[in-house]
Amino acid sequence: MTDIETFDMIVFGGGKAGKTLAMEKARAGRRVAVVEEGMIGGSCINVACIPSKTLIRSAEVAYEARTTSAFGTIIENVRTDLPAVRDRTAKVVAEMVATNQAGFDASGLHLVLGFGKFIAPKTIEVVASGSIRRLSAPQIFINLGTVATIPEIPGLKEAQPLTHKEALRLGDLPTRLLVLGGGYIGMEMSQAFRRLGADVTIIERGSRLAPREDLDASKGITDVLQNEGICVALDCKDLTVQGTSGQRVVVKTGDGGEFEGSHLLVAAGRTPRTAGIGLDLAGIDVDERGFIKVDDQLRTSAEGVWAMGEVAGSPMFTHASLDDYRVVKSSLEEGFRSTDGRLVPYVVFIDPEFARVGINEEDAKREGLEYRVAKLAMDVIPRARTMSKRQGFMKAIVSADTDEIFGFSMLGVNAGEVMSVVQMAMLGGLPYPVLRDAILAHPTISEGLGMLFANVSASS
Ligand SMILES: Cc1cc2nc3c(=O)[nH]c(=O)nc-3n(C[C@H](O)[C@H](O)[C@H](O)COP(=O)(O)OP(=O)(O)OC[C@H]3O[C@@H](n4cnc5c(N)ncnc54)[C@H](O)[C@@H]3O)c2cc1C
Ligand SMILES: NC(=O)c1ccc[n+]([C@@H]2O[C@H](COP(=O)([O-])OP(=O)(O)OC[C@H]3O[C@@H](n4cnc5c(N)ncnc54)[C@H](O)[C@@H]3O)[C@@H](O)[C@H]2O)c1
Repeated sequence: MTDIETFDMIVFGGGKAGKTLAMEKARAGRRVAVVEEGMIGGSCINVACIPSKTLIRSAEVAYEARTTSAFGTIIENVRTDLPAVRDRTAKVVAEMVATNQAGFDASGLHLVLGFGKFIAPKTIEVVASGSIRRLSAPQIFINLGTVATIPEIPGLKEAQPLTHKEALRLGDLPTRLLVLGGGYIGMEMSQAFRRLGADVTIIERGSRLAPREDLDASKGITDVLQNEGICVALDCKDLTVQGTSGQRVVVKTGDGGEFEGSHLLVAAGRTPRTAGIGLDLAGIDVDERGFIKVDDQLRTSAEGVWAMGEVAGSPMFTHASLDDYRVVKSSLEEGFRSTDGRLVPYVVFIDPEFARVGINEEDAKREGLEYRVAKLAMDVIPRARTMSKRQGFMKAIVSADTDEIFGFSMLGVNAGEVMSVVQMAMLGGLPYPVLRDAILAHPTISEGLGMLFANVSASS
């Protein structure tokens, strides 16, 4: 019988929230174990945000190199060296993994590498290359993340499709890439691979891309992708798949559509990593989709057990997982921070970027709010003209009678950075005229905010 090692706390899964909490508590002198299957630093730096944004930057350089003549520079014979793209991505990832490892070591936490599962309340068994360790602690923090969902489509599993993990490590460029799902991953990866030289088709079951956004944003994003030659196929239902990704693969729709590609990438949402890990033995409830049920301070149904990040149903962003760490820390210290009503911004890293904070116009209508809307085409912003980045718009939703900013969306160059300016104003409770009347440096993209908020109609 393996002895049970005891700790003050166990972080089960080393995602953003978990590793941050673990390092902090270990530095404070507590005996902390982190159970991690193998990704030092979690999925963001290993297989998600960081490698995808590195790939996207390589693709952007390739695109710019091919479009320099518009700027008066002639470059001939531009070609992509995909192994070099892959190696750059791997190097950025390796550096971040090393930084995380150094942080773990310096904090004094105990990293237990291997696949973990509950075998009893507050007790986790970790299996790695034949060895078994059993760990127990009065406090457990679950941060196990999600994996790519492979939908139940006839022939899909057999086709051995790529997920983001494999796609980010390809050494050969797919000649014809089919992308199943036109969400965040689908949109970002489609544009990146298109710019690196692949023919790309997005196969989306919904009636539009970015369905949570206003129709103008959704349409603008679709135009951006289509203008670069990406085929966007919407309303694709009752799919069947034939062939093998990496050789030849065919996706058929129920209404007779047919798409042929060399590779198939699945980006159709996420599945929480909660199956087969003994949550029932530990008294931890999950919902019908397998996400761990939590309250607004991320406590699970088991006393002394919290869940954080994607596995707890939090918004699927690294910054949301980081905020979950703050919520749990507050919960431990009997504070009041909660997940209720928090402002979670996001950026879709297509070019130009799409960013949003707060509500959009369709949300305002759905919630029955009285609101005013202001919109500004990127084309009128002087900096956008100097950069030849004229695509897109800014859009603000403002209360009809209090000047409160309800939300901001932007499709345009530097949208993520500009959105953060509005977010700060919203967090500070600033009425919109403060942004309208601020002295904003010329010529910056943020200068457009003054013009945007000048377009808000007088209150009724
Ligand atoms: C392609 C892609 C691009 C993305 N881009 C962005 C972006 O630009 N910006 C953004 O904010 N978000 C982005 N995201 C989302 C972001 O990666 C996640 O929201 C973020 O990493 C937070 O994850 P987490 O903290 O829930 O857990 P994770 O970081 O997923 O960590 C969970 C950890 O648990 C470990 N684990 C799981 N099961 C076990 C087990 N049984 N035993 C031991 N260990 C286990 C895993 O190995 C993993 O390290 C992207 C996601 C993808 C897939
Ligand atoms: N820039 C970022 O912050 C960023 C980037 C990538 C991923 N992420 C996070 O990762 C999460 C997962 O990304 P994702 O793109 O996998 O999911 P998603 O939920 O964003 O999009 C999935 C898409 O696949 C479609 N779909 C689902 N099943 C399908 C089927 N059978 N056939 C055709 N289409 C189908 C859905 O309609 C949807 O449009 C996102 O929700 C996001 O929070 C964030």
